[in-house]
Amino acid sequence: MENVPVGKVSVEINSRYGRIKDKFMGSYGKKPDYYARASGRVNLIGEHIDYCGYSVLPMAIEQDVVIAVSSNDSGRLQLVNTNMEYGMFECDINDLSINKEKPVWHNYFLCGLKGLLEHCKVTSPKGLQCVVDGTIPKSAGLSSSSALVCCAALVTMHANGQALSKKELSDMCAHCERFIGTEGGGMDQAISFMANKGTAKLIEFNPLKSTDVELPEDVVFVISNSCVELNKAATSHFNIRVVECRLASQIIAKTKGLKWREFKRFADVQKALGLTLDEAVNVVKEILHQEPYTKEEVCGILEVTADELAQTSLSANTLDVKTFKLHDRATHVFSEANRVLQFKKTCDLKPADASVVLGNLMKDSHTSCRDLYQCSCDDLDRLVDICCQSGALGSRLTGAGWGGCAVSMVPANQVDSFIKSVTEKYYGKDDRLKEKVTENLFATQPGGGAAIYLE
Ligand SMILES: Nc1ncnc2c1ncn2[C@@H]1O[C@H](COP(=O)(O)OP(=O)(O)OP(=O)(O)O)[C@@H](O)[C@H]1O
Ligand SMILES: CC(=O)N[C@@H]1[C@@H](O)[C@@H](O)[C@@H](CO)O[C@@H]1O
Repeated sequence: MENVPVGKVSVEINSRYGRIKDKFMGSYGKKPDYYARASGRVNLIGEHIDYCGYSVLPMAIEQDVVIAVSSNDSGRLQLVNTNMEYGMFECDINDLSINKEKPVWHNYFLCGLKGLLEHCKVTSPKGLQCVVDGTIPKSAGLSSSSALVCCAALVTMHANGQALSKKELSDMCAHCERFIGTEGGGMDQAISFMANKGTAKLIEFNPLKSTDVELPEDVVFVISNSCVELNKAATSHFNIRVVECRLASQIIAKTKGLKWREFKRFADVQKALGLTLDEAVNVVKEILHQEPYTKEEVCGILEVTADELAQTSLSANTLDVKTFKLHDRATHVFSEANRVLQFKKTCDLKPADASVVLGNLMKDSHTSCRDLYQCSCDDLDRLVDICCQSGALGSRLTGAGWGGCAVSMVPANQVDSFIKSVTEKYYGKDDRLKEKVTENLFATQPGGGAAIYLE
């Protein structure tokens, strides 16, 4: 099994690492021992289906989190961020408390730190002095939080002389990010560790597996940020969707005579019933009604009290939710899982019209996210429309949604005109956005995964 690579970095040549080193020396009065990096990602297709057990198709991006580190025997954790928005933090490394109510940035570091220490049963952890530097826009669907969690786990692993494989780190980080409350799948952590420069990946779960996906050569993927931010851990939007999927799985399982308490994910129910994804969409039509379900109705179907439902199916921040939309969420998940398989097949078979087919799959994915999963927002929908009008073959929201970025597939020879048009039509119309086009609208290539660097 492959481990995270350890390479060399020259702070004279790489000016960003040079600046991080300067900040480290200014903060702690010495040089860092090493640097760790973990990348953000853009998901090309397969939204909100990883936590239902289905495969997704992301690629890592160049933007990342880099942490400069020095370890010691002080028993303290000290964190400094190069971005003044994120304040300094210090605590006893043997007494870590993660605040779910108010997800201040250092809590994401603590998720990775605590996850690694528990996983490796480290009883006397090394003290850490760190400088954190991130270039992934936050709450924009490009996985800034997971990059920080993964990087913190990597820092802790290296400092404590542990050696986990990329796969083990991915699984571990997918679980430890849940300390902060969001019940995500494992896409972000898997691609952050398993990415290889130059290729997108099909990520499959249970067991975790990544397969290279060769994208058409005549297209470029362009990311555009709607600049609407939503923090997943600070709101219940994300977990409500996770819970709706769980409840729909359990109701389908119960109606079909399965032991419903043993099921939490659509993929497991589909497998137990021996259905294709198309058949699963028909089962949804047969069993679930389109109107929202009240909590009382769900309890009645599953024959449980509200307290029991809280135990079997809800998360801490969804206990007070009164209605659940099950039909549309389930239809989205099964059809989106199908689109991922079609996307991968098209990349493999390379038909003459491959990029048109892929573009249409991306458009259908956005429509489903917008209308069935309801995880978009007006500005993001407007941006996706502008991208399609500006020459994209396909465009869709990427990441958790409710704001953040769109990813567009653009013919390689039209990237300049695409960027000009989106600049005018989306960013140019808003004085707040005009100045920030370069950091919010950019072409991207599949980037590499997490690494440790020594000088
Ligand atoms: N450079 C950074 N330094 C410190 N904390 C950061 C940094 N980048 C992101 N974060 C933390 O991650 C939070 C954003 O997490 P959130 O889950 O909302 O978005 P995301 O991971 O970028 O999006 P998505 O999961 O949709 O891809 C920020 O509010 C901040 O607390
Ligand atoms: C860390 C986390 O919760 N990540 C989730 C990811 O797992 C996936 O569900 C995505 C939507 O497709 O939304 C977030 O990025």
